[in-house]
Amino acid sequence: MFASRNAVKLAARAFSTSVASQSKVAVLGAAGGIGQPLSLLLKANPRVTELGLYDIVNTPGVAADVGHINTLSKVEGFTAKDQDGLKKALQGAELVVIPAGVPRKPGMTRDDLFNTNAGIVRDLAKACAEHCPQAKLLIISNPVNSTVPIATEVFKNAGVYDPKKIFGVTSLDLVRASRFIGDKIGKIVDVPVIGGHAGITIIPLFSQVEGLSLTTEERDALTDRVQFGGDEVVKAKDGLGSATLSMAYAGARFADSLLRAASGESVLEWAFIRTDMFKNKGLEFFSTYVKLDQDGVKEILPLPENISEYEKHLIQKAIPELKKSETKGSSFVANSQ
Ligand SMILES: NC(=O)c1ccc[n+]([C@@H]2O[C@H](COP(=O)([O-])OP(=O)(O)OC[C@H]3O[C@@H](n4cnc5c(N)ncnc54)[C@H](O)[C@@H]3O)[C@@H](O)[C@H]2O)c1
Ligand SMILES: O=C(O)C[C@H](O)C(=O)O
Repeated sequence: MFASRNAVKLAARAFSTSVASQSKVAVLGAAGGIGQPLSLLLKANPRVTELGLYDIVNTPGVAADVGHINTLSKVEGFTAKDQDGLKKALQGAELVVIPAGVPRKPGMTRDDLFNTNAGIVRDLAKACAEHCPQAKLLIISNPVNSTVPIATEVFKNAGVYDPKKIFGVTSLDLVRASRFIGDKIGKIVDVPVIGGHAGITIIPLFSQVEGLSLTTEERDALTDRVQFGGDEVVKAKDGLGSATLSMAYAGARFADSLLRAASGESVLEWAFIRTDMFKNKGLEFFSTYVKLDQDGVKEILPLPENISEYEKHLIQKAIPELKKSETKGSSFVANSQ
């Protein structure tokens, strides 16, 4: 009893404590492997004043369960069976986090999820554009390199698109890079990760970690581990899905960054967003360093000047791959009008 009370306090303390006025967060896919622990972490965050949980099934149980955690936020859970359930979950939301959709099984790429998840994200984005067009969208559903362009096209078609407010969540790549380097240097430091969220499009910038010295073999092995860290979990889960707990942690951390920015703090983050950075290559989306404010992206910061030749080469390799996924996402919306 004492231990569990302390656990909630500790979870709440993991987030900074000054609270913004009203911050409703909606989670779409809230009963899933990511959705449940993410809802738990959001409930423990004192910045969240209301949680709107939505899933096609099982959300009332999740809402009743996290609703007993003794932070003051209100929790409501809706399913597809509830009249206007999705609308009720979304109305008034400051943030909408979307982990709805199927996860990978061993042998699959993230792109293999496209056929199922593209339609799910398109339809949920349509509902967001209708019921909470001002909310910031945090897209977790894979393939992120395509689902962010999908949500973007939906918002454009609805006439409510604001590039400052749609994010692909790549925080798990940053968490992994930091963890894997932590094993080597014995302390936790931030490692920037840019590009996208699939295989070779994931580009950790180890050159930016002060004082870190890696042999070529170490650098290659660590880069590969970050790029294919998701596969490590898929393999270990052996058919039962992909990363859920570490993703919930990473997603809650990113949501907290946006909530802190909404309450006036100056916050720096890395996220997959609309940018002109590689406009000359025809690429619209890239995960990079951003300054956040209450409206979402305040400023897109340039890539560090001193990134290594190796990292520049990784970027060049990633661009055509990113472009393919981006076109696949936006064409999907154009072709399903
Ligand atoms: N961005 C990342 O770093 C990252 C990390 C891990 C997983 N993912 C992705 O997140 C997604 C979810 O993974 P998971 O392990 O939680 O899967 P899961 O199957 O455990 O949960 C998905 C949930 O989505 C729900 N759902 C399906 N269609 C829906 C709809 N139309 N509306 C609302 N809810 C709906 C399901 O009922 C289920 O509860 C997958 O696509 C996975 O690849 C992304
Ligand atoms: O690997 C996956 O399919 C899930 C997620 O994108 C991850 O990086 O863990």
